[in-house]
Amino acid sequence: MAEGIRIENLIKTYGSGDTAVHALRGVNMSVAKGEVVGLIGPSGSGKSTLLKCLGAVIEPTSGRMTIGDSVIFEDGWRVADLRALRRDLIGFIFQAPYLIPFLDVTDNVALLPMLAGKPNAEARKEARDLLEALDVAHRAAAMPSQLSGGEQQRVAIARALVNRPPVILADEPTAPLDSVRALAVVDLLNTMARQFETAVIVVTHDEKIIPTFGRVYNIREGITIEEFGTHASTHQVTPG
Ligand SMILES: Nc1ncnc2c1ncn2[C@@H]1O[C@H](COP(=O)(O)OP(=O)(O)OP(=O)(O)O)[C@@H](O)[C@H]1O
Repeated sequence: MAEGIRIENLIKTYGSGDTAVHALRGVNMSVAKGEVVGLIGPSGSGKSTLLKCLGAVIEPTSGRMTIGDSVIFEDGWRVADLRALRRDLIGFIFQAPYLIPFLDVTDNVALLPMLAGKPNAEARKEARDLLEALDVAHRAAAMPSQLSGGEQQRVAIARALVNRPPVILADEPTAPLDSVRALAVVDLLNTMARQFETAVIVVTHDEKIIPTFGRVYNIREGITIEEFGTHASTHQVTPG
């Protein structure tokens, strides 16, 4: 499979001198287009820091990141407009759906392309097509407060996909959901990843879904260890 995102020797140090925190100490990771991988690790291991670097929310100290064939970071950002990078190349899914309460479901999904300058009718058509693909089109005219938790998360996934980003970062997307709904969200992420050739990284503590990943990156004290298959759910690494 073609490459979606690659991270090489990524380092992030907060502060400097005696008080420096070495949050990422040389992370290597690659996710193919159409692949969904898990990112797990104990509290304080560096998951959020890695996600923020990948999402161009904070600047890594050094290393290299590529999305497809484009180098986006190599010892400094290689793109001038980080807002456009986040808007066009990366979709975000969070633990809570964070839908806008005063917009209906269609407009929640259509908002991003509208803000990017797409004509409203076209953006709404794209939103409705995605809602269809995510099996929530029958709620297209509803307000977010009228949806179940699982439906809200589907709308949040539609919103993350609407600009067809090559990369999706999902931060604990199943935490508030029961087993059945959590597994349904992972199934959906897998289907969408394949359909739209998106590389998906799911940060999770959720034991219900960890065994479903073909590959997991386990981060320990700022270093990732790659694990495969069901191994991922049982493998124990002694903290260094
Ligand atoms: N802005 C910051 N300034 C200084 N140190 C930070 C900052 N943000 C995080 N850290 C430190 O970097 C290390 C990694 O933190 P990070 O938040 O990435 O871990 P995490 O794996 O996401 O943890 P959790 O699962 O508890 O959210 C920790 O030692 C943390 O205290």
